Amino acid sequence: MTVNIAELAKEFDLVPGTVYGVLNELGIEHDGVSFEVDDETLELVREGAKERAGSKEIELRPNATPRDVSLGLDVPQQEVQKRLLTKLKTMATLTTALKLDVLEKLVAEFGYTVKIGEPATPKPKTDSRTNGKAGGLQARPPVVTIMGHVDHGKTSLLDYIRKANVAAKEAGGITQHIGAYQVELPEGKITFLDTPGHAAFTAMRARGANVTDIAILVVAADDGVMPTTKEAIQHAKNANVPMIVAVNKIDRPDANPDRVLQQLPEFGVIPEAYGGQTITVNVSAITGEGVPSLLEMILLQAEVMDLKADPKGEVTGTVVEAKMEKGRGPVATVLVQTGTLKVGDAIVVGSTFGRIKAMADYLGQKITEAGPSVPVELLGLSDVPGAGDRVQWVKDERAAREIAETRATEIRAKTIFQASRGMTRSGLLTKLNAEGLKQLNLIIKADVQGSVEAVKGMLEKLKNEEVETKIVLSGVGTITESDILLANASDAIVVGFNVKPEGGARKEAEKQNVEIRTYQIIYELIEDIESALKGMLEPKFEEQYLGTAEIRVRFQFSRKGIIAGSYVTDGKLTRNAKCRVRRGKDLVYDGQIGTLKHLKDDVREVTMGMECGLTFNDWTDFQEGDIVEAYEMVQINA
Ligand SMILES: Nc1nc2c(ncn2[C@@H]2O[C@H](COP(=O)(O)OP(=O)(O)OP(=O)(O)O)[C@@H](O)[C@H]2O)c(=O)[nH]1
Repeated sequence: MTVNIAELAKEFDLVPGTVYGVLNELGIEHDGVSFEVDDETLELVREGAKERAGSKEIELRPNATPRDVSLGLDVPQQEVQKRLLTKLKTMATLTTALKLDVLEKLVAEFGYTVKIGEPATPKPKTDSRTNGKAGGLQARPPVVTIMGHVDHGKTSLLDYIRKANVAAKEAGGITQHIGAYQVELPEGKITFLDTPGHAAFTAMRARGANVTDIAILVVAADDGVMPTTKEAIQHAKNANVPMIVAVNKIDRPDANPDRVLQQLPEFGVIPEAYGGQTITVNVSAITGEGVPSLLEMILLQAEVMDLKADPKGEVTGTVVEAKMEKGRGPVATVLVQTGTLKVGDAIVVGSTFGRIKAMADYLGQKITEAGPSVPVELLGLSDVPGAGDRVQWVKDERAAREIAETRATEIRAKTIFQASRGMTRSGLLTKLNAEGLKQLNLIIKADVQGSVEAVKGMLEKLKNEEVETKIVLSGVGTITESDILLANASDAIVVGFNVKPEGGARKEAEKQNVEIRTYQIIYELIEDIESALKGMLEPKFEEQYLGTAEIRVRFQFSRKGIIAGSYVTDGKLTRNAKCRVRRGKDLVYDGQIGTLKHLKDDVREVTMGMECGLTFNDWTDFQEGDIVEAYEMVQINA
């Protein structure tokens, strides 16, 4: 029978690690989670466990890892890693073998002592608490994007990592620029998206593609936090992507990494050194100092995030980059996200499709299949897809063509709809309402920091019972293309105070149908946004009384029309007004006035004391003496 160690331990008020000691003593193999025994031996194990009541000693195999400690003490893996990092200042992934002194201190952190057990327990086969069902989820490499201010060293860092970890290793390996690459470390792989900068990141997200797991924020130690740094922070936060800060250029004589750490909290990024959650690493993209720790930290963060995908599951992926190449046709780099993509597969990518003719990895080497987090360059599509387009596996090329054609039609229809809708706020609001969103997202750009703060402060206060504002990004400077991309990704309106959009931004806004509103007077801005908020309310209507008339005579006007000759006794009646007709106490009609005539002329309205001829929509059954009561519906929260 199979016995779960954690459950057995609980029965005796022990932790699993103490039970490991019993098992080792009896020479019973276990994988950290469970063991196989017959009833008789189980009794011996139970006796052993009972004898250890109150024991605070656990027994681990030689070269135990943080994962073993987590299982042995029955504490979450994250907690173990946190203690390692914060208390012991030790970086280790879940599968790093820990030295005895580190192990002792780590276990002591939880109030236990450790003994290294002989015979060694076999390497854990599975960790039943984190693995999915058979053949299911498996750990996958993290996908990383590098962001940061111009010249802070994004490209240099990507190049250094690539050279140090990829090219040298492969015989004559010359990395190809395919938009992404992978590095392989003893502790695991990392996939880097090769287009630095948050514009690409946001452009992908605008298409609904969230491929990045971890963002590396590069900040030059000699320059500190700059406007684009701040923007990158907001983009990462907005996408809910955890950040690791790489404080770069520490080889420079004027480098001041501490100053960078001091600046970060101001932008909502609290470094671990200050008791926060954000990992920071000092690096130099030139000398390579600190880069290995940065990579370790990425893997560590990935472990904590527990990134998983099923290589045997449904195939999904996202286009990272695509182009038309002479002689090769459409070439697309796809990042596989789940499942395994194979040569010969039929796929639909956005509104294009095809059968995969060939695939190559970032070294330009031909491959036949690619699993989760693997970037591949593929040939065989009928057209060039867009970055951010999703990849979908289909059973054959014919089905692929059909789906792609339907999508293309849908996209055309949508474009026409959007074009006719124009860049109006009401359009955006309709969209928001349709999606049931009750939040007006705003991006604020202004000429000076003072105005940014003022506008922000006032807008943040604006809200009503149903809708509130959310400031997605705010900053000093013109409205840029990247603002538009973010606005599109986050369904926001871009508000400029004393600033104008750049040419490129305006074009992009038109293309993406993002609304830009610029102001010179702060009150106009506030009023406008306030009315936008009102516009987002569910429209509420109220009946408003217009007037009453009495039907005095029923006469045939033409062969078709029967007219109610009436006299307005109160208020007014208007053409097309809603109305009710009463006969004594009975309601005989509830509808709308059709035509309205005074003498022989069609009129818009008749007022008290006037005679008129009325018709009703779809109703001619009136009689002399009927009372017509007219009203209209007015929106009360407009
Ligand atoms: N001393 C030193 N110089 C660096 C380091 N990293 C980058 N640089 C230099 O800084 C300059 C800008 O580096 P890039 O890698 O091009 O910066 P980037 O962030 O990619 O810049 P953009 O692509 O223009 O946004 C180059 O001259 C690099 O050689 C570093 O760690 N130390």
